[in-house]
Amino acid sequence: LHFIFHKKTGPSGGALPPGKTGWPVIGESMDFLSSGWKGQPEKFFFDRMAKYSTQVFRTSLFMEPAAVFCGAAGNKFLFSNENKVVQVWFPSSVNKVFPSSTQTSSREEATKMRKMLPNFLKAEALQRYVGMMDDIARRHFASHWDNKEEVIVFTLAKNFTFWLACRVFVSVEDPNHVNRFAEPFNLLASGILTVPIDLPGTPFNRAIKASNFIRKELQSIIKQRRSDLAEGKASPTQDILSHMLLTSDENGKFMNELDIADKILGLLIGGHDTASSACTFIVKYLAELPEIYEGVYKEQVEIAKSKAAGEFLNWDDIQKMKYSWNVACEVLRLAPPLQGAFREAITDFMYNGFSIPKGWKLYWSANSSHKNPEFFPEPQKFDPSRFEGAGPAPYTFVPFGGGPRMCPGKEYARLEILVFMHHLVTKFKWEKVIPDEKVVVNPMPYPEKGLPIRLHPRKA
Ligand code: HEM
Repeated sequence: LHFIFHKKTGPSGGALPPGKTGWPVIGESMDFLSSGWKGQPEKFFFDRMAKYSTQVFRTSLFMEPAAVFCGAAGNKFLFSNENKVVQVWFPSSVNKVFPSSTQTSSREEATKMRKMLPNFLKAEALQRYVGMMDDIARRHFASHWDNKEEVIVFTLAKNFTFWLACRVFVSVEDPNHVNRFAEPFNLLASGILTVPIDLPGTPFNRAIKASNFIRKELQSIIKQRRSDLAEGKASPTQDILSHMLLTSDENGKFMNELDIADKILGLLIGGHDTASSACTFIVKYLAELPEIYEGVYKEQVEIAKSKAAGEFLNWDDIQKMKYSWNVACEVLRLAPPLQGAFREAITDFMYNGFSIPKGWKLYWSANSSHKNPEFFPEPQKFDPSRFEGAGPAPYTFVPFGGGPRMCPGKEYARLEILVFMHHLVTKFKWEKVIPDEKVVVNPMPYPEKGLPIRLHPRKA
């Protein structure tokens, strides 16, 4: 045991990065997770950066030896060495929640998904979704915000982004249908990145059950679509589901229903929880910073005034929302929905004078650059002007990751967030019900009580 946990030299002969590997088996996973639960996800990283190295430190996470690569240099190294010295890696909890990924691997599944997505998620393709997003936003605000004195923002933001994802990815728009699997999605999302103990009552166990339930629902949607396509009742280009059903791989093989269900499941998770966290923190910061709210309001009301009654937002309107997007970016800097992600070393290599052994898991952390005064002076200060002009230096602002694995949903997320902001500020002013509500990160950041706010409708 002493040899395994206290070995200091790597295979390339150099010293292993400084750090400690914590408890046998669970390593430092609990410290890593609990700094998020306590609302200080950056603490795990900054404590160790101060103690060991600002560049790279050693730890042990999710039962694996790991190194955390810090700051812009760490991000740059991991993002630009994809498939050369590192490749994507998911903790075993992720593999177990997605059964088709255990037949191949979540890495291969992610690669297949990656190839398929640009057709749908590139800017040109997304232009046609702006009106649809606006339509869903109108209906969402009409049924959940209008005529309400108080609302719980996080619940509503999830409702909006989930409804939208169901509409855009699988053409499901009936709110009752959408609501049936909204709660299982919450259970799934909060159990994916946990210690994988599959016993009744554990978050991991609940996530597996939820994923089985959702998969069944999705399979029945897929079956229905297959027959609708055969009978000409559905369009081959109507959404990502039709595309998945009709596209074969290079060997002419089509995906089976379970495979498609898992891909859609991944998209629905990736595509709604992240954006709902972002929308929630936008509401929080705008409540706390009236002058920022006024700036966003001014921009959005100009756009609203330029529209005919009932006319939907379009791509050109989105391009005018420059200040609003800078505000959203500052929110993504301070409260990144994804804290970072793992890679795996596919070969032994040296980094910054330290030896990294093949097989080690490597982690990049958004906060290690976002909250670092070296890259963002007065990092806790909310300042959207950081994004004016050329914006932050390369590899310092990474809410969507970077390199070949950069989030393919970035543009989609930008659209849905801006459409949400448009309706929010043109309709309401608001204040927080709990002035100093705690923030929790599990695995996305959210205010502990969901951010209750009091609404004050704006005069038209
Ligand atoms: C504010 C919203 C979002 C944030 C902050 C975000 C963040 C990220 C980050 C950081 C990664 C890269 C992880 C890595 O380095 O391995 C990623 C990957 C991914 N994101 Fe997003 N995302 C958002 C919205 C979306 C949306 C709306 C979709 C789908 C429409 C989406 C789909 C994906 C997928 C499929 C991947 C995996 C890509 C791969 O494995 O190559 N994301 N996202």
